[in-house]
Amino acid sequence: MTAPTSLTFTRPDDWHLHLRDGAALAAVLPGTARQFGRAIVMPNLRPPVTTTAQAMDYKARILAALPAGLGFEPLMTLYLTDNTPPEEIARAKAAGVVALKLYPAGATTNSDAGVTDIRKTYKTLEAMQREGVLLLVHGEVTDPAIDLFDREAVFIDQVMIPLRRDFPELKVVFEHITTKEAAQYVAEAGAHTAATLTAHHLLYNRNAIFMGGLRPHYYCLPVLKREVHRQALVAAATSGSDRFFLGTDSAPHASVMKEASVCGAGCFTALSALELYAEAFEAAGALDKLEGFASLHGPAFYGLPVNTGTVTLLRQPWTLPESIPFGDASLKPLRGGETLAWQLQA
Ligand SMILES: NC(=O)N[C@@H](CC(=O)O)C(=O)O
Ligand SMILES: [Zn+2]
Ligand SMILES: [Zn+2]
Repeated sequence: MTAPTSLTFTRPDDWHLHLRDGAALAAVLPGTARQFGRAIVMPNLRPPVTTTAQAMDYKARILAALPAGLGFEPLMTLYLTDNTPPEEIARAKAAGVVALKLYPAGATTNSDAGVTDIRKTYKTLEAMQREGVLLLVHGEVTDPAIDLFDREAVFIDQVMIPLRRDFPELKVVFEHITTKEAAQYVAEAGAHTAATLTAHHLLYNRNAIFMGGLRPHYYCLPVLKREVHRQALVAAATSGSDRFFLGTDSAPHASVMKEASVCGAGCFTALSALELYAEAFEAAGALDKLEGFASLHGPAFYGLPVNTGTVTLLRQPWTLPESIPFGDASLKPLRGGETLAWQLQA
């Protein structure tokens, strides 16, 4: 079979995205809106988006920052805390909030207000299960005694398994999975558990962080893992299972914050997300599985309609910008300055 020169498929969605706020939001939103019909917008602003009222205000700021002519729908989430009142869930549902996000306190960027002990949230999780509001999890334990590379696998035993047992009907998305343990867990966990996969975790193993010197733009959380894990993630993404779907976790940080003695966690991939996923799927000989992963499985799990319209990727080399303006600062895309094989048709 000859390699295809173009690929047209149902307009996709991004089921895990950081848009930030203010000038940063204005800088990154057009890239995402070009690529995706909708995106699940993460609530880890400073301060975090913990109430329905805050989520609605944030949504209005996103829509106000959207360039004219780009149809894009932000799907809003709330940041779960130890003190999220169960009564907030009905309000959230009525306002169109689709999910709450669990950040174990201290696990990642802007997670200081996160959950200190999941049992403190049980009344709220009960309300979510009842109302059909999803739980999205950053699946890493924060115990400093646990090796950083093991924190996701340990989270499965310490948090996911008890959570699934106690809330069997709650829909849970294990976000940005990075290990063979998580891929296997989700594959076997039944109809109410799904996972998002980033392009960078499908393309790279942890060597990428250390290629000829420390590469801060490849540092994200959960951190890139060994090759055996990357292969398991690719197998899950290309398996055709409808419980694995696209979530870029595009997480912009100004270059000065990345190229610093303490580098913030996050890879910015929004400008070339579909191109990067196509590269990963093609390398696995599975371009035919990209549409399900990018456009069909996510809506099915969230109970939302599939987008109308299509996007087209062309086999047409182009060079990703080295950096783009980001408010007063600049922002470097992952692979900035490099040539990509696929290009989204304008
Ligand atoms: N993925 C990251 O490395 N960073 C994210 C937070 C997150 O998704 O964990 C961010 O907000 O910068
Ligand atoms: Zn996360
Ligand atoms: Zn994220």
